[in-house]
Amino acid sequence: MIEVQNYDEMSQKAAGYIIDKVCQYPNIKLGLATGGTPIGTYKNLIADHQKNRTSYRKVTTFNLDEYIGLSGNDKNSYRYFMNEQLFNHIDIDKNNTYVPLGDSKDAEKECLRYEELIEKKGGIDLQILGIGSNGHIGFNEPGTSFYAATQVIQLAPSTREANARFFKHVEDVPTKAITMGISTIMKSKEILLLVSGESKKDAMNKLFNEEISENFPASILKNHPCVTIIADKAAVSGLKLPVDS
Ligand SMILES: N[C@@H]1[C@@H](O)[C@H](O)[C@@H](COP(=O)(O)O)O[C@@H]1O
Repeated sequence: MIEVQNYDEMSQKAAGYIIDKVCQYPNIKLGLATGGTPIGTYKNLIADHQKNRTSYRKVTTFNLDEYIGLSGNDKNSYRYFMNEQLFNHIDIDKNNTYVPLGDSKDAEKECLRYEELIEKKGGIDLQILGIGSNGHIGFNEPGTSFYAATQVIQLAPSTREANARFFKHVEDVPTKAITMGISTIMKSKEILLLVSGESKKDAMNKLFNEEISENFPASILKNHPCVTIIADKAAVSGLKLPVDS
């Protein structure tokens, strides 16, 4: 785990990590996340790109999740978020950026299509992850099977409340989403987990000090061979961390 001072330092470190990979492997397939956590990272990627450094022309991206019922033009959709926060500002080919289609007629079919697409493209090389305060990764809420592939998920009330800040009213937050499953996430060759803020402290404590359990989805990451965590002081200070963390 890399412990940093604050959100800004986490964002710089995470961007540096991603940039190194993109420079080394220009055809890299990145798994991307939404939420407040990666916004600063994406800002740093854009700033670096604008200095004519990193090119994303050959990069492919897969986003973790999307709200069911929202089209990509909806300001609250994750497709819109990604366009605004990253894709519109770098030289990536948008045809190579994939987000589950939240407005597809048949969400179950869309899950199968998305899972197959990731496989067909050869899988994800580096997956960026945030963590929900209840331990969710992607939108895999507590209780989700560790064997699940991309699936439709009912959002927990606490997740809808946490994400209400992006909507006008909490009632506007969709009740369902499509998310890469835990098994999809675990198949990525490498994972970069970003954690910032005191609201994530409890989750970090559980991650480090509790057994692997489907009641705390992020705990499965302990079984992944290549995970890097970048966490700020607010998220981890005062926690008892295992010596080899
Ligand atoms: N689906 C997203 C997750 O991918 C994200 O990691 C998490 C944390 O969000 P934040 O970074 O805003 O704390 O919740 C959201 O619901």
